[in-house]
Amino acid sequence: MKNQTKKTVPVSRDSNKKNTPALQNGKGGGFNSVSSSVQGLPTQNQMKPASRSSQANNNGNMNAGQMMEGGNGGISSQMNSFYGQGGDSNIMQGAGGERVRVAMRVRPMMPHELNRGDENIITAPDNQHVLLSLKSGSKSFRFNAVLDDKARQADVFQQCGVHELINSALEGYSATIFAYGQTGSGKTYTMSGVEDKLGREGWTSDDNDGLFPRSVRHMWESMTMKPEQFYVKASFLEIYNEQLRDLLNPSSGILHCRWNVKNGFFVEDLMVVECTSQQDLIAVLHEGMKNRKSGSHELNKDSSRSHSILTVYLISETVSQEDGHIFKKYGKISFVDLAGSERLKESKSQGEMAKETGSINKSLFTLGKVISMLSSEKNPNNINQKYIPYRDSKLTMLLMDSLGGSSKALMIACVSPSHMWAEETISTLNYATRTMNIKNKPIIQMDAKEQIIYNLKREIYLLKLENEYLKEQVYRLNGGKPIQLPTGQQLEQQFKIDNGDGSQFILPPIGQGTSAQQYASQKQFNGMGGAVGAVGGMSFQPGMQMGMNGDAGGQMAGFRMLQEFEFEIQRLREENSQLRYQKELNERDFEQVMFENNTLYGKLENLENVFIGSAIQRDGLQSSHSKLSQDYTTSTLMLENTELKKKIARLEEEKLELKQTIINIDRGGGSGMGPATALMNGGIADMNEVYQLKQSNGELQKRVEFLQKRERELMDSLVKSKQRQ
Ligand SMILES: Nc1ncnc2c1ncn2[C@@H]1O[C@H](COP(=O)(O)OP(=O)(O)OP(=O)(O)O)[C@@H](O)[C@H]1O
Repeated sequence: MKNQTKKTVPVSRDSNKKNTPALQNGKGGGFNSVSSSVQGLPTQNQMKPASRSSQANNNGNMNAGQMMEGGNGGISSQMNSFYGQGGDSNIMQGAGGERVRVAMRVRPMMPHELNRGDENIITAPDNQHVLLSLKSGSKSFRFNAVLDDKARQADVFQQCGVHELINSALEGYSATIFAYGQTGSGKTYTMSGVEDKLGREGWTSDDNDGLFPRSVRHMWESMTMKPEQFYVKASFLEIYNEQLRDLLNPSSGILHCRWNVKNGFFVEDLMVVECTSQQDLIAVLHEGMKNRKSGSHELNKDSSRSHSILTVYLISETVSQEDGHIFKKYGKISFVDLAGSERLKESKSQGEMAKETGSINKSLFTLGKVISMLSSEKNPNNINQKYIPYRDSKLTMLLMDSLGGSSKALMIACVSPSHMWAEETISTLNYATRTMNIKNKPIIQMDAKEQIIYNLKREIYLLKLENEYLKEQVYRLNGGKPIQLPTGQQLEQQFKIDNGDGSQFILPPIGQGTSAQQYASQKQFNGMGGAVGAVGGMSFQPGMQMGMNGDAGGQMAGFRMLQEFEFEIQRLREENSQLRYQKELNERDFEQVMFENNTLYGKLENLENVFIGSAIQRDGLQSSHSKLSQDYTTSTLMLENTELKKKIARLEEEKLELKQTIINIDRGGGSGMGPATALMNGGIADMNEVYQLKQSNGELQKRVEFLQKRERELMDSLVKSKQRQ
């Protein structure tokens, strides 16, 4: 296994049929008699990495007329119909979308909880309601399914409708099941089974089997009843400390999350193995579980320290009776076991484990943000108007399709019944309640070409939202002034796009607007003449015109439409990256001036303390970074900065005058007289005062020197950080 070359992921849409053994109509050993392949990974000829898909040979069944209409409508008109009714591609859409289903499961009290005398605070009056008895009163929640502490694994499979999701995946839909909940609440038990038995020698199937083994069994049984030919593949990854690792090939190190038109977000170089029997899939589960990061802390001795995603790809082929044409569908089902969110104090995690907890909580926090934005009441249609921060964590990037995307989804919220975890339980149930508001638009993944169109449109849509959001941010940070993006050679270099033919396209600043047409003309696009556009790792090549059934005009139009999409995505990407850059610059300017002002305030305080005897009032201005106000812009800070500098200059002058006076006094007032004479002559009446002034002047001098040194250091570090950029 480890020696295999790993090349592919996501699974090849255009699966290499010749190399892929067809499913043996359910043969391959009984599920209960686990073969030797379950103890270790299957042998090489049982599991091979899928081959990289070939995009050039797609012959689709897309309707040329529909495509032409879409193309004529221009990008924005296509955008409008994207989430509305009557989309312009022939991707099959569920009418009006489908909500994410949410089930809640309460695990039984654990022996240590019973020994401690914990109270059970959860009751389930029926199979859709749950009641929490809290100190503050009782609280009721409603979900699609509620499973109390007596529910068996088989009940969970049945009542959560997992078999329906599998049937959908077999029909070509994508489906995701994810378990959410605090540490030790039963997520791994629900998804896979007893954690400390998984991945161990001598594992046997029993009543403790979680959703995955049960799903495999159902999947296999269903496939044997269907007329289609199925190809089954699987991958298993974990997100540990925000890094992606291949659980089937751990030696591959850290993997990267990429986006392309064909697959949306995917994990590059993840191993996808072919599975020709139920045992192969079970072996995938065990091998992955063996390699998964786990740790022991006070709340769970076998705590999963990472988020894991086990995906089964179900590729079906039907041969047309009429013309022998092969229709393919690309269903898949993912089983996501999220890491638990524990309180550091309670779990007594330390060192490396505390760091893990930090990143577990961070990605769950982003997941929470995504869920709450998608489910917000102000946004009843969920994803039509908002920028959703999917890109803020690997987890949300990979779950993008399941939350507000084209996948069917089921969340299982796991909770402990103990009163000790009341706070966590409420938080989990609130999370779950919000998730129920999320609507997806499940689609059957029929053909790579349709998927490409869908992905292109969705990416354009999401980039536009991000673009608006970033513009708003830059505008705010810029004190409401028009956005001026950075210019200059360095930036120009940064925003040059390689046309792939030796020439380069330079993106003009925002506002001057680069239309796809402009881009195309700069790019000197030659129609069918071998032009290759590259976006997100995908190439559009002459052999790949979008299902235009050999009609040259139609092919050209389809090709141009894809080019338009591609240009628009490229343009938005570049514009967003400029905006992100500008946002960072503004934020840094802001911080720098704020820092300088704080230093100046310190200086001023010292000077005024010496001369006036009390520190200055800051006229209500903010004094620390932590108090940054939303409308406190760089320009107001600059003004403040100038004022401060003036004040300091004035005080420095006074300080010099004073110094001169003291020198004069020392020299006898410049009249040749000694200090005593000068005093006697009424220059300064009190020797003590002179002494004190001299002393404070010395201190002042030291402070100013110190501040000047700090300023120099600051300048140096700023110069260095600018050079590093
Ligand atoms: N419904 C249940 N019936 C019996 N035992 C259960 C049940 N749910 C959980 N357990 C047991 O409780 C313990 C913790 O469960 P599990 O490891 O699944 O929690 P988890 O939510 O995955 O935790 P973490 O996030 O820390 O990995 C395990 O010993 C598991 O076998």
